[in-house]
Amino acid sequence: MKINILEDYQELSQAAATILIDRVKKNPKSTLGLATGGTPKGTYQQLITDHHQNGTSYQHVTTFNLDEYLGLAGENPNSYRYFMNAQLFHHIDIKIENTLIPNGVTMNTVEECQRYEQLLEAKGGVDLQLLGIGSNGHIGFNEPGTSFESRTHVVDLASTTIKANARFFPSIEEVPKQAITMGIGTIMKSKEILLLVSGEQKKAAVQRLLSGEVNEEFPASILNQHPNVTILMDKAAAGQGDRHRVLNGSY
Ligand SMILES: N[C@@H]1[C@@H](O)[C@H](O)[C@@H](COP(=O)(O)O)O[C@@H]1O
Repeated sequence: MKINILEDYQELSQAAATILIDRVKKNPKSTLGLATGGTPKGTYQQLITDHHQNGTSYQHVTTFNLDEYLGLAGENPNSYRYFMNAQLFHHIDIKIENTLIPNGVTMNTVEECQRYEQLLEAKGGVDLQLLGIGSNGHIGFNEPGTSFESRTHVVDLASTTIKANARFFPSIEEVPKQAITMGIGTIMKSKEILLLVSGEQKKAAVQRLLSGEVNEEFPASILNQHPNVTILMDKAAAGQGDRHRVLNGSY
């Protein structure tokens, strides 16, 4: 894994955007895997600024989001479809029909999961997957204990995840209890992975990830076995005292 420690959230967002823009410029027909949550918001802002200032085009780009809450339609401000439209898609020149997100209000979740996997396969998989990490090591919405072989599936959200995500909802009661997420096996098929980690509250998760342990109880640990992962973290996530131990570069 390549590890890059940035000064702060602003620099982390800039570094992530620079990588995404580079890949899109090299391959304008890129398939990008995108994430939600607080962490990638700054990256999306940088992509928008660059689009306006430098004209980087997403006309031929396809995107697949990691996950969506079950029961929330795209018009619901708390759905991940709404988040992505508001934070990125409506501000760049991507064709909205090329932005794929699981349908949270499907009548048939089994079919929806299969459809999503088939769409991914038809596109030849994700070229670059952007990832965040939950404090319990979840990636997408794959909670501890999820099989490393899993494909797009329905998950019951961990109570810690519900609590953590309640900050985006009017009240904790309104946080959905289930979601559709790409599986860990699906994520691992991406050709390249860019993991963003920001803030002191993620420090323990970073340390566990970098311990090299690979264990289904800590979903992100599988990234240790992916051949092309870059982790961008800010100093707060890296831990003040860790700066001498975890240096920029490979390990
Ligand atoms: N499903 C998302 C994840 O994809 C995200 O990585 C995680 C961390 O979110 P944040 O970046 O807000 O800490 O939260 C959510 O549960």
